[in-house]
Amino acid sequence: MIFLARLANLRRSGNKVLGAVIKSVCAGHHSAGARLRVLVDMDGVLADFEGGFLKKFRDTYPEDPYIELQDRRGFWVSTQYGELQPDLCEKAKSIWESKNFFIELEPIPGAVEAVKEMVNVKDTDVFICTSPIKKYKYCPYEKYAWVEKHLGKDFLELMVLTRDKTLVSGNLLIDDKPDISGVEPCPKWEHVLFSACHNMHVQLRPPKRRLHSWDDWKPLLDSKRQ
Ligand SMILES: O=c1ccn([C@@H]2O[C@H](COP(=O)(O)O)[C@@H](O)[C@H]2O)c(=O)[nH]1
Ligand SMILES: [Mg+2]
Repeated sequence: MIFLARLANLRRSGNKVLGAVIKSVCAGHHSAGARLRVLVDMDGVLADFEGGFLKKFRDTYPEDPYIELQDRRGFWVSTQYGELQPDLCEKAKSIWESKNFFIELEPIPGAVEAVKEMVNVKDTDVFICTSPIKKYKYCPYEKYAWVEKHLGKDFLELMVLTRDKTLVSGNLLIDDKPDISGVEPCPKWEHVLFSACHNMHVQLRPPKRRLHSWDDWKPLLDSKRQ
């Protein structure tokens, strides 16, 4: 334990090489024969946050400049919009803080089919692990409503809403955010980066890997069982 705590301190200190080694030591190893627990992110993985945002931004602020999806860089939409023009940071936030933003997001291609199939895979437990925004008037309710609408009532049982995913234990976390951090320095899961417009240009340091699309989820789970 002391060893792990020291490693965590080194990681926090920002040593990149050591950080990569520590991540690989920590990454959710899975013992053969045990159940596999898969945590699936929502925005950018199940629900098309970026596409939904761009459409509503353009409809709401037709006179303002915007960023094409192929030009998106960085996880934070509000940051890139703020760099484009200072007032656009708050305008961007106003979009996902509005009623019906989350419920009206389209599913990412293949996501609904994949997750519906994944829950029936032998020895596999699936949870939907998603971070709500702090302006909570609509977002948490609509995330539940989205899951019920697209996946069905039974999936409500599988929802985990948290702003700190390091606290959730699992073997795999499929998530489009390149850097996931929180109070737990050594999360149980291996984070597999789900490809999205904003992270296409992010170079991953081995052994970190990507899930390019929902077409490839079965080999990913198989690789984790071996
Ligand atoms: O610029 C942005 C972009 C997204 N968000 C919010 O962050 C979370 C992301 O949740 P994940 O579970 O990591 O997918 C989501 O609630 C977005 O609305 C943001 O605050 N600012
Ligand atoms: Mg996400």
